[in-house]
Amino acid sequence: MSVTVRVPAKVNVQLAVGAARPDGFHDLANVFLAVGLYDEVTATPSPDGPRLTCEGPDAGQVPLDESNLAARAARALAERHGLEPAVHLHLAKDIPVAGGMAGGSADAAGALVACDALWGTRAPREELLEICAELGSDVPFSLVGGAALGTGRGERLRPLEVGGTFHWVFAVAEGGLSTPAVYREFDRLTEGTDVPGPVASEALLSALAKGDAAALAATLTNDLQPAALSLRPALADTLEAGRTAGALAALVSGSGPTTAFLAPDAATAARVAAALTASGTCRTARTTTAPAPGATVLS
Ligand SMILES: C[C@](O)(CO)[C@H](O)COP(=O)(O)OP(=O)(O)OC[C@H]1O[C@@H](n2ccc(N)nc2=O)[C@H](O)[C@@H]1O
Ligand SMILES: Nc1ncnc2c1ncn2[C@@H]1O[C@H](COP(=O)(O)OP(=O)(O)OP(=O)(O)O)[C@@H](O)[C@H]1O
Repeated sequence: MSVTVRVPAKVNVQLAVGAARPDGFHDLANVFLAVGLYDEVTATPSPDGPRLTCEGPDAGQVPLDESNLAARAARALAERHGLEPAVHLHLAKDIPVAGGMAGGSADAAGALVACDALWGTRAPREELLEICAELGSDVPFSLVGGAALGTGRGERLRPLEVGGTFHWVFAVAEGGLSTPAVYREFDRLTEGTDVPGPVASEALLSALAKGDAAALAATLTNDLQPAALSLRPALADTLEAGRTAGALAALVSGSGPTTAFLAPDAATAARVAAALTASGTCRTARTTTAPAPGATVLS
C-alpha cells in the first residue's frame, strides 16, 4: 500500500519584511497564494528503514540524505507518535528547486500528510501545522494552500478569501538562490535605515477577495526583490521581457530567482510565456492558475 499527496507551489503576492529579529528571522506580512505547479510525494512502507528517491528536471539538486525536508517531516511525525520512520518517500518534483516557490516546504507538507495517512496516526490538523512550523516558515502554508496572510516569520496563518481565478506565468531561472543569502542581502541593503514594521495591504487583500487581476497587479510588492536583483542583476531583463510581452505586473517570486508575471487571461499568459522563452532570459516559462488547493491525498 502507498499514499500519494499532491502539494502546490506558492507565490508571495505581498512580502513585507521587517527588521531582523534577535533570532535572525524577520517579521513578515506575507500574503501567500498557492499556484497550480505541484510536487507529488508518495509514501510506501520500507521495512528496511527510511529511503528517499526523487525524479524531475531538478532532481540532481535535491539532497537525498536526512537533511531533506520531506525526510525530516516523516521523522518529526514518527517521533511524536513513538514510531520508526520506516518509509520510502518518493518525490516527483515539478516545482523548481531553490526557486523561491517553496518546493522543499511543499515536499515537507506532502510527506507529513502522506505518512499520517500511511501510518494511521490521524494527527489533528493543529498538530500537523505545529510540526510544519518547526520544519520551516513556509511549510504551514504548503499544507493549507489557497491564499493566506502569514505573520510572525510567516508561519502564523490567517486564511484569505479569493474571489476568482488568476492567470500567472513563472519564468524559471538557471540555478537557484539561497533564501538565507537573500535575507542577508536585504539586511545589508537596509542597514542604517529605519525598516518599518510589516503591514498587510488592505488594497491588495481587497483585490484578492474580488478576484480583480488589474487591482492585484497594481498592489503586488516584494521587499526581497531588491536583494534578489542585487544578487542576480540579470533578473531585471527577465522582468522587463515579461512586462513588454503584456503582463499586467512582474515581480520576483519570494526569495527568487523565479520571476512571476500576472496576466489578464489565459491567452495573454500563453503569449507572455512564449515571449519569455524566446527572450533567452530564463531557462523555461510555465503558465498556471491560482488559487490551488493545499496538500491533497490522491490515493
Ligand atoms: C522567502 C519566503 O519563501 C517567503 O515566503 C520565506 O520567508 C522563506 O521561508 P523558508 O524557506 O521556509 O525559510 P526557513 O526555512 O524558515 O528559514 C530559512 C532562513 O531564511 C531566513 N528567514 C526566513 C523566514 C523569515 N521570516 N525570516 C528570515 O530571516 C533565515 O535566515 C532562515 O534561517
Ligand atoms: N525536498 C526538498 N526539495 C528541494 N530542496 C530541498 C528539499 N529538502 C531540502 N532541500 C534543500 O533546500 C534548499 C532550498 O530548496 P527549496 O526548493 O525549498 O527552495 P525555495 O523554493 O527557494 O524555498 P522558499 O521559497 O521556501 O524559500 C535546496 O537548495 C536544498 O538544498
